[in-house]
Amino acid sequence: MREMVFVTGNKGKFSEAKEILAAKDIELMQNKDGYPELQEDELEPIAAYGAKYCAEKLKHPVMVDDSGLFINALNGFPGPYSAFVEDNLGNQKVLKLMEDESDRSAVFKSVIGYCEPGGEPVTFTGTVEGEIAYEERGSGGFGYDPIFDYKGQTFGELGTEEKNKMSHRKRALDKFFAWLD
Ligand SMILES: O=c1nc[nH]c2c1ncn2[C@H]1C[C@H](O)[C@@H](COP(=O)(O)OP(=O)(O)OP(=O)(O)O)O1
Ligand SMILES: [Mg+2]
Repeated sequence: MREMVFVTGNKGKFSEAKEILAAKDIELMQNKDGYPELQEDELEPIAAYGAKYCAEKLKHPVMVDDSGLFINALNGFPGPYSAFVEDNLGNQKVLKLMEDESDRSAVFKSVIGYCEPGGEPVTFTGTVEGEIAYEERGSGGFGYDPIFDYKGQTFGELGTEEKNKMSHRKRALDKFFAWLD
């Protein structure tokens, strides 16, 4: 049994990762301290910096997850600004921005950052391709899940178990396990 601290204020991310990691005999503990927000347009450096910062501060192996939704018709928006946009605009306004767009394609991306005290951070990236729905569907999940359509169902319509089979987070965590072994 391996233990690590997942530094995140996001309950949805935490419960998904906890479930995925339990199958690998990794005990995950949530810490909501947070870390200084880097202003970057890529998720990888943000995750690397956060993992390193928190590992030194907590003196414990740490995992973070920096993620976002990249909509192709909007040139990748909201991307690294996903959390800001979710808090300040919300799904309805994103749908409004997409009103006249026929290209609905979008990518969810998750970057897992991991670091041990005194060590260098490593990152693992997972993506899943889908389409922006025309309206919110489903009450499961969190964040952009109700507007992200994957093969005809939104992530809000899938249960956590189904989402955890192929989500961006699952794919990033699978790369992380392969590296840990
Ligand atoms: O599977 C997902 N299903 C729906 N929405 C998602 C997902 N994955 C990321 N997202 C959204 C949530 C947030 O608006 C942004 C990530 O922002 P991000 O800064 O990484 O997370 P956060 O501020 O919610 O938590 P924290 O930084 O404490 O880990 O993308
Ligand atoms: Mg955040």
